[in-house]
Amino acid sequence: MKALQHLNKYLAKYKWRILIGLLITVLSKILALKIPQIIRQSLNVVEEYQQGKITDLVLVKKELLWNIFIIIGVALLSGFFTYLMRQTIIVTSRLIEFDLKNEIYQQYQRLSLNFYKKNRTGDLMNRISEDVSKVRMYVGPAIMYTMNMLVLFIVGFAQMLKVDVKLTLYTLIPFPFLAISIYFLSTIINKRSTIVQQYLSKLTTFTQEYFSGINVVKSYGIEKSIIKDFDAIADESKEKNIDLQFANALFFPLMVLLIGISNIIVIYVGGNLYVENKIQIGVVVEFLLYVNILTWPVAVVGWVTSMVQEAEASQARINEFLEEVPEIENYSNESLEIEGKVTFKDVTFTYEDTNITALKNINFTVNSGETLAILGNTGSGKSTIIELISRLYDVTEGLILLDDKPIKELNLNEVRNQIGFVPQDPFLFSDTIENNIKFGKQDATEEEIMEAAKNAVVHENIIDFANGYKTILGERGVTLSGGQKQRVSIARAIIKNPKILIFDDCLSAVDTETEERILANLEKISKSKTTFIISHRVSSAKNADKIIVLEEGKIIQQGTHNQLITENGYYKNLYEQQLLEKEI
Ligand SMILES: Nc1ncnc2c1ncn2[C@@H]1O[C@H](COP(=O)(O)OP(=O)(O)OP(=O)(O)O)[C@@H](O)[C@H]1O
Repeated sequence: MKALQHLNKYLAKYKWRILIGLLITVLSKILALKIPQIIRQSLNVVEEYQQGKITDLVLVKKELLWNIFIIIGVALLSGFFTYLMRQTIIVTSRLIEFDLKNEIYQQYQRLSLNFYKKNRTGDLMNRISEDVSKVRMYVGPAIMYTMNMLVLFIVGFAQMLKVDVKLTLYTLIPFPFLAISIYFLSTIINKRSTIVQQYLSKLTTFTQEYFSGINVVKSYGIEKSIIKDFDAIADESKEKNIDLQFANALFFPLMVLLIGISNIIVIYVGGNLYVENKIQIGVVVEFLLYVNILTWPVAVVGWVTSMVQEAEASQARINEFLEEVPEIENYSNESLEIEGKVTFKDVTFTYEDTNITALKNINFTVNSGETLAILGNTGSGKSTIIELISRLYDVTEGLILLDDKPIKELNLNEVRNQIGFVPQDPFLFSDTIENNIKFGKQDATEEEIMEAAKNAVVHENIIDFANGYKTILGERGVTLSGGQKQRVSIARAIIKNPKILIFDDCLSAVDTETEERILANLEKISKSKTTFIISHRVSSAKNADKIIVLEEGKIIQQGTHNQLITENGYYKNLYEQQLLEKEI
C-alpha cells in the first residue's frame, strides 16, 4: 500500500465529498436492509391469520397493502441514495483521475530530452492512461464497494443475529469460500486482461508504424509479408482473449453456485427450525433475501482486494516517473531581458546514452545582433551546438554564457521564450496552417501571421490552397512538401520575434532562388537579433558576420566569408565546388 500513499493528498483534497458519499452509502444500505424485515412481518401476519391467531381479514389486507407501500417507498429512497452515492464517490474518483493525469503530464513537460530517449512513447502513454485508470478503481469503486460491503455486512449481520443466531451461522458458512474463490478468480482475470492489453498495444503500435510508412511498404511491395506478421500477432492476441473469456465466464456461475448453496442451507436449516416451531415462515424468507443482498458485497471483497493490488502496481509505475528528477533544472525565477550575446568557453559535450563526444573544446562569441553561420560535414556537431544554446542538454565541460552570464543561472523559461528555433526536421501539428504558425505566438493577429508567412516566402503557396491559412495539415489534411514545411516552420519562429533566431539546416529543401529571398528577408528582420544559421551551403553562410567550420566536434576554421575563401581548407573547397555546380 506504500505506493498508493501518493494519493492521500487527493483523498484529503476531496475529503468532504468522500465523507458525504460514505454517509449516503450508509443510509442507502440501511434502507435496503429494511425490506426483508417488512416482508418477514407481512408473511408472519398471513401465517398468524391462517393459524387463527388473527381473525380480522380486513385488518390483514390493510396491513399487507400498507407494507407494499412502505416497501416501494423504501426501495425508491434506497435507489435514490445509491444514485447519490455513485454521484459523489465515482465522480470524486474521476476528479482525482483528472488531477493525477495533470500531475503526470506536468512532470512529462518538466523532464528533459534524455528521459524521452530512455523511455518508449508507448510506455509514457500507458502510464498516463492505463495505469491511471487502474488507480482510479482504487479511489472510486474500491472505496465505494468496501464501504458498501462493511455497512451491509455489519447491519445485515446484526439484524440476522437478532432474528435467529443458529440460522445466521449456517447461512454464512459459504461466504468465506465465496470471497476467497472470487479473489483468486479476479487475480487470474486481472493478469489475463493485462496480457490482452499488452497484445492490443502491440497490434496498435504495429499497425500505426506500418500505416505511417505505407509508402515505403507499397514501393517495396512487401504487403504480403507484413500481413503475415500482423496475422501472427493477431493470432496470439486472439488466444489471450479466449483465455481471458474463459476466466470471465467462470465469474457469474461461481457466484450463482455459492448463492445457491447458501439458499439451500437456509431452506434446509430454516425449514427444520420452522417444522420444529422454533421460527415463523417469514424468517426463512427474510434470510433468503439477506443471502441475496449479502452475496454481492462478499464477492466484492475478493474483487476489491485484487483491484487494490493492481492499483498499487500501477501507482508504483506512475511514482517511478513522478519521482524522476529533471536533468535540466531551472535554478532561477527572475525575469530576464535578453540582449542576445552568446559565448562558448571551452565547451565539451558528450551524449550520455551513446558516449559520443560531439563537441570538443569549442570557443566562440557572437555579439547581440550578429549572425553566426556553422558549417561542417554531417555528424560534425552543428546541431549539438544549437541544442546546448536552448539548454536541451547541459554542457559536460566548459561554460556557455548568455549576455556574459552563465546560461545555467538564468531563468530557463525566459531563455527559451527568447529563442526562435527552426529544427532540421520541422514538425507541424495536425491543425490549420494558421495555428501552426501561431504556435510561436498564441495571440498573433491575422496580419502578423501573414507578415511572418511572407517573410518566410510561403505566403504565395498558402493562398494557393482552397482554404488558404485555414488549410488543415497532417494525416487527414494537406501534405506539404518538404520545402513548404520548412518555411511554415520558419514563419513560426519569426512570428515569435525572439532575441535569438536559430535555423538548423532548414533551407535544405528549398531551391537556391527561394533561399536567397528568405535570407534577404531574414537580414531585415534579424538586425537586432542574434542569428545562428546551420547549413551545408555557402550561399546561406556567406553574409554572416562570422562563420565557423566544424569537423568531428572541433572548430577547424573561423572567420568571415571573405577571409575564408582566401584560406585553403574546407570552406574554400566547398565554395568552389558549389560555384561549379551553379555554373553547370
Ligand atoms: N540525441 C543524440 N544522442 C546521442 N548521440 C547523438 C545525438 N544527436 C547527435 N548525436 C551524435 O553526436 C554527433 C554530432 O551530431 P550532430 O547532430 O550535432 O551533427 P550535425 O553536424 O548537426 O550533423 P547533420 O549535419 O547530419 O545534422 C554525431 O556523431 C551523432 O551521432
